[in-house]
Amino acid sequence: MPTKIAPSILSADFARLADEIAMCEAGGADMIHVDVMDGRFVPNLTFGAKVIDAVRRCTALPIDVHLMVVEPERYFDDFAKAGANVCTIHVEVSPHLDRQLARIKELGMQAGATLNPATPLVTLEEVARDLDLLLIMSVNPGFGGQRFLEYSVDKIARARRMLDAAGSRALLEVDGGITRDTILRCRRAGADTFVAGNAIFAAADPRAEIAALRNASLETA
Ligand SMILES: O=C(CO)[C@H](O)[C@H](O)COP(=O)(O)O
Repeated sequence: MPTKIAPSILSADFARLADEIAMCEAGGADMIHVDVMDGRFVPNLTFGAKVIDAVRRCTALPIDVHLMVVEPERYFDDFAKAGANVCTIHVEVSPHLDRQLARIKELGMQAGATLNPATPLVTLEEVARDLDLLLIMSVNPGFGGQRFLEYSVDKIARARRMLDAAGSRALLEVDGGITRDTILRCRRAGADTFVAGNAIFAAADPRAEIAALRNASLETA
């Protein structure tokens, strides 16, 4: 699976969102990552369906929505209508995970599941074969620009084995603290899709940074 780079607009300049997304597209981004936060599951507030709709009108790239909200099922219809392509929910707030993933697919979106860093992978074992995307959080969710939690590398390797054992073709995505330094370790552990906010939007040349991240993921030792 080739490396996919998903810039997280959490770190973009919201006053210039259309330009920032055009820059990501021109830089070769594979999808646009949108972090939806409710101030309850995580201590921060961000976007709702109206912003997803605005992003949809700016780009033809897939929109990868990461829901950091309690009762995520309340928003599935709105995000599907707004044009989200992937909808990822947290197991910690999804007691009926099987039903919730099925509903995301029913609405025409790809179904993703994710875990906080301290939540064990075993919580996803039963649904691994049904996932379109498994997201490993490598920071505690809520804010961009945090330091990569090194123990995530081993969790990625175990997630890779779990997906392979289930015969799943899900993308294995990593989110949090992805830089030119950390991306290679994650790729070697078996991840293929990388969310990056700060590394891209705080770079001197954000457009070039997308290619730099991709190249860094491919370097051999
Ligand atoms: O989900 C997130 C925060 O909860 C962000 O997508 C993530 O933190 C990306 O930001 P950065 O690359 O700056 O760490």
